[in-house]
Amino acid sequence: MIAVGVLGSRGRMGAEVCRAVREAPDLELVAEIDAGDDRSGLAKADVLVDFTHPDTVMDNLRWAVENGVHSVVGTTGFDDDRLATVRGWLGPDPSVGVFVAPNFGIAAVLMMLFAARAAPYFESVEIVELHHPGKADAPSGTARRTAELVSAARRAAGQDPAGPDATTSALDGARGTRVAGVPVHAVRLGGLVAHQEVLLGGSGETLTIRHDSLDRASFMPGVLLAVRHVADHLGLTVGLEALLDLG
Ligand SMILES: NC(=O)C1=CN([C@@H]2O[C@H](COP(=O)(O)OP(=O)(O)OC[C@H]3O[C@@H](n4cnc5c(N)ncnc54)[C@H](OP(=O)(O)O)[C@@H]3O)[C@@H](O)[C@H]2O)C=CC1
Ligand SMILES: O=C(O)C1=N[C@H](C(=O)O)C[C@H](O)C1
Repeated sequence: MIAVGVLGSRGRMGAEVCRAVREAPDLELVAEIDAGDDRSGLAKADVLVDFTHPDTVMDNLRWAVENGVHSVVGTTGFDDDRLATVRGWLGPDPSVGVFVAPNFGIAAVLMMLFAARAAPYFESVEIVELHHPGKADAPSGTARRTAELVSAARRAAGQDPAGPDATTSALDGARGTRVAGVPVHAVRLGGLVAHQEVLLGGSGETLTIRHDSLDRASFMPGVLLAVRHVADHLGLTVGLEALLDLG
């Protein structure tokens, strides 16, 4: 049995993770911790799962590394600086695993990989992410990661990350923001869960790669996969693709 502690346990994702862990025959839910709760139960966990808030996740992760508890992190906000900080905590010979994934949905991972694969074949690329209005951060972690992958693929092919844009007059925000040079736009709309379109355009044709998470259950197989394997991956691992055999 793997003993699991969930941080953010009363949140949208944390509650779903608690349910999935309870239903898994090889996992035991030993701690359900939300903001303000007593954290002593966390010491019983082999693996801590964090779906909290970008402002608090680093403190949680530091505690886990210092206390020898493996971590599976879905909370967003991980830029290169944060990842470097985590690597520093882990040191050169890590004894725990830290697994960070901007998106635990299998279809979302495929969408990101397909987008990066397609990106060098088009003149232009822009990303539109669409989420429920309760989301704390923008753009989404998924959009940021997609933009980084797309940008790297285009640069490796000798292209600009975005493509041409003659706009010289615009209201603030009208052209979105840029992540690694790629334009990214964020929509917040009641009724949505988590969605993203990668728009690619060339001469006389476009390609749209769209992913929809219609239910938070979509993230659970990926979360449980990471919980089961994080102890086999000491040090920092980023992205669910590291645990999938995608050929
Ligand atoms: N990687 C992935 O596949 C996915 C990632 N996410 C990410 O997960 C994060 C959480 O999303 P979501 O569940 O929708 O957010 P919610 O706001 O619904 O849940 C977060 C919960 O964490 C609690 N919390 C805040 N700080 C702490 C802390 N230090 N210790 C314990 N609990 C804490 C919050 O309490 P309070 O409200 O009182 O502050 C809240 O109950 C976001 O960053 C989101 O982007 C979401 C979906 C999928
Ligand atoms: O906050 C959410 O809901 C989600 N957050 C992650 C992100 O920011 O990419 C993953 C998914 O999009 C749902």
